[in-house]
Amino acid sequence: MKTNILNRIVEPEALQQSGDFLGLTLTYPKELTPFAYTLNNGTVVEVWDTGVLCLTPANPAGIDLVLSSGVHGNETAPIELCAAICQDLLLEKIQSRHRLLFLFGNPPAMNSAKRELVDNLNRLFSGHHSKGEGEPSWERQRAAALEQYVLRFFNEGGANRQRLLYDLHTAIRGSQFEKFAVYPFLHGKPWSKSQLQFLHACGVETFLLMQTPASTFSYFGAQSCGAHAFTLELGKVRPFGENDMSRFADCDLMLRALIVDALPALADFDESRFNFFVVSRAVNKQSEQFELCFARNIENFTQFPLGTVLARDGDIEYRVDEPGEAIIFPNADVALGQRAMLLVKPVSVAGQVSD
Ligand SMILES: O=C(O)CCC(=O)N[C@@H](CCC(=O)O)C(=O)O
Ligand SMILES: [Zn+2]
Repeated sequence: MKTNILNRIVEPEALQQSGDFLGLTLTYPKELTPFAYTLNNGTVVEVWDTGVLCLTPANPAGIDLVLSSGVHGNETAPIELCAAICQDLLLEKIQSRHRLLFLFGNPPAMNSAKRELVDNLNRLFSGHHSKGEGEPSWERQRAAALEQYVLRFFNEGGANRQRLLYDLHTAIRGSQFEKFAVYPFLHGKPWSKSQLQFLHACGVETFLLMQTPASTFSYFGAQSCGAHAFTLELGKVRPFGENDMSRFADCDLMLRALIVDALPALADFDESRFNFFVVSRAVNKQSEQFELCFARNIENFTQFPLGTVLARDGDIEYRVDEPGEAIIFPNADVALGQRAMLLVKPVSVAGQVSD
């Protein structure tokens, strides 16, 4: 008998009764034979793989939405949020008007309550999964498969539909801005006002505007699929069952409103209600001596006085060298060569947003 961390055993034939796609995913974390059925409301339910669920309403309205969570296995609140929405759809408590693709990114890591098994899945997209040597790790195989599923989903919808990809995460540390988004590099195109307004209504007021390509899932969504795509950091990492889901209520409400096509009128775009940042420096770990020089409870977006030593890597010292520079995603426990911290600074988006 297979077990899972939530002690729910769900077999494929039981999905129709339980609507528990998370339970099914965790029962079969590495592979699942595809199957499909149709709900009474006409929605076609297709399980393409473990953690990959496509819902197609009988007469889809104009949005194709990918909602992913669990790309990092221990970031449980977004997984619980998506699982609940998914269950309500499968049990026909709500009905989607749009095509949807739900993804639970890394089910075996979810079962192990770990960020990853071998490789950080969110460093393997846009082909980076093919760069390693030898037998590909689970995450390398999964990144390649997820790319294909997302391309298939958007291609089956066709070019004339709005493409959205929200990749839901929680951060290792607390944050001075509890919810924030990484807005992937758009190669000079303007940032989307309507997306900023929608995400603001989800409780996300702070945006890190990236200026370079990345190997993340959201960059893949933006660059390779032409989607409005974001990494959404919705809170702090906690184990399954220990999340205060009331802190995700706005996000839950707005995602459900989007799905059932009942979005309220959104407030006009007003830059003063947002915080925008750009990366001033990316610090990559170069040696096993890499260490952070501040405490574990120091939060994302904390600023330090000019000259403060933030990290050491062998002989290299990283100091604050611009006023207003703040830290984000500091993590000494990454693989060599990978991002161990970003330094960010505030910016204005005046003249760089459009409808
Ligand atoms: O809290 C942390 O250190 C990491 C939280 C996290 O997983 N963040 C994402 C951001 C992805 C992006 O830059 O779009 C990641 O590191 O993969
Ligand atoms: Zn994450």
